[in-house]
Amino acid sequence: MSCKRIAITPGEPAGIGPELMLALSDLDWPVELVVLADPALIQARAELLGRDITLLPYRQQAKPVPQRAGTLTIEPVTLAKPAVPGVLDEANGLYVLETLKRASDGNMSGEFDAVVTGPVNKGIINKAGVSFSGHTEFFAQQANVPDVVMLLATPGLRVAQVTTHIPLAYVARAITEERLTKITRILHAELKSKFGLANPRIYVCGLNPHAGEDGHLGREELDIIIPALNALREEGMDLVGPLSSDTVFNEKNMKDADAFLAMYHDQGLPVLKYIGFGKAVNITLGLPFIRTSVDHGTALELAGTDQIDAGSMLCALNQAIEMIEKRDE
Ligand SMILES: NC(=O)c1ccc[n+]([C@@H]2O[C@H](COP(=O)([O-])OP(=O)(O)OC[C@H]3O[C@@H](n4cnc5c(N)ncnc54)[C@H](O)[C@@H]3O)[C@@H](O)[C@H]2O)c1
Ligand SMILES: N[C@H](C(=O)O)[C@H](O)COP(=O)(O)O
Repeated sequence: MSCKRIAITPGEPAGIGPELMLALSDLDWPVELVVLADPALIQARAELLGRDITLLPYRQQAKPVPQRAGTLTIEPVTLAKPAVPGVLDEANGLYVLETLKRASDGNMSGEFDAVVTGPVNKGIINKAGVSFSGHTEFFAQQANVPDVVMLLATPGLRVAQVTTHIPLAYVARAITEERLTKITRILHAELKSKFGLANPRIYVCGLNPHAGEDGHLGREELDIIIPALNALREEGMDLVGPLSSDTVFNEKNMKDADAFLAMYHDQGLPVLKYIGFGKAVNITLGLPFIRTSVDHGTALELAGTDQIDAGSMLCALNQAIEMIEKRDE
């Protein structure tokens, strides 16, 4: 395989993202890592932590070369203000978005083979005046794709969500037969294409306590979820459920399932993060390019302390490399 080029966005400049970049630079990589960031930010964090780093200028026209330990290739994006570790500043909200836009443009044009994202603070981007609910939705919008799926994966468990970053009060209304059908189709197709599972088995959570208890604790299972799943079973999908989400994540089911489909963000992710925090990857399915990310947030209180676990960032990059290899088979 020829050397590939992966865009990396460190995310919130006041968070642990710059440190995650330094952790990447500790290793040799078989791909070129193009970090979309302010070089002064990476240098300042390296100096704060007493680390040596060589920043190489990104040359788009040159052939990608494997990234050597001790280096990072940088495409400069300029901060509005120098970032103070641990202190959010809305002046830099648009900077974060600019790095994401550069990554998505470069992936759409074929300049990059994937994007791996560090953690952003959604609130500060909104404070900067731009409505932003997450990378998942942002990249979908940039790629002009109506539906994408947020999948988090750690060894032994994959959890996808029917809804992503919306208030809990809107969730029930957002669970429609149409949405559930689209999301399940994307998940099923990409478990096959991206993970090599010939006939993936998906366990589906109910929305209500005890999956609605025959309609006595909510009717969404009877009126929406069961009819949608039955129609998808007619297409040949191996779907189990809807099952009560308080007990669905048991050892036996985890061994049997290729993925779980949760109805909302905080239904399945606490289980996954309990089992796999620090070694899980967030993958966006349904995009026309490969995007992986860390399983954690900006951890502002740890920024600049050199006390972080970079495991998830390493997993996210390795997952992107694997997905490129699978794509090119
Ligand atoms: N991928 C992303 O962009 C992403 C993911 C999750 C949360 N967030 C954002 O991050 C912000 C903070 O969210 P939060 O506090 O809920 O989650 P968080 O993941 O930032 O922190 C949760 C806990 O985990 C610890 N932690 C997180 N990452 C760590 C690491 N790499 N090493 C060691 N400890 C780590 C933190 O110190 C904290 O105790 C929010 O604005 C949220 O939206 C972004
Ligand atoms: N839902 C993610 C998580 O809990 O880890 C996180 O909020 C990041 O989502 P995006 O990748 O859409 O920003």
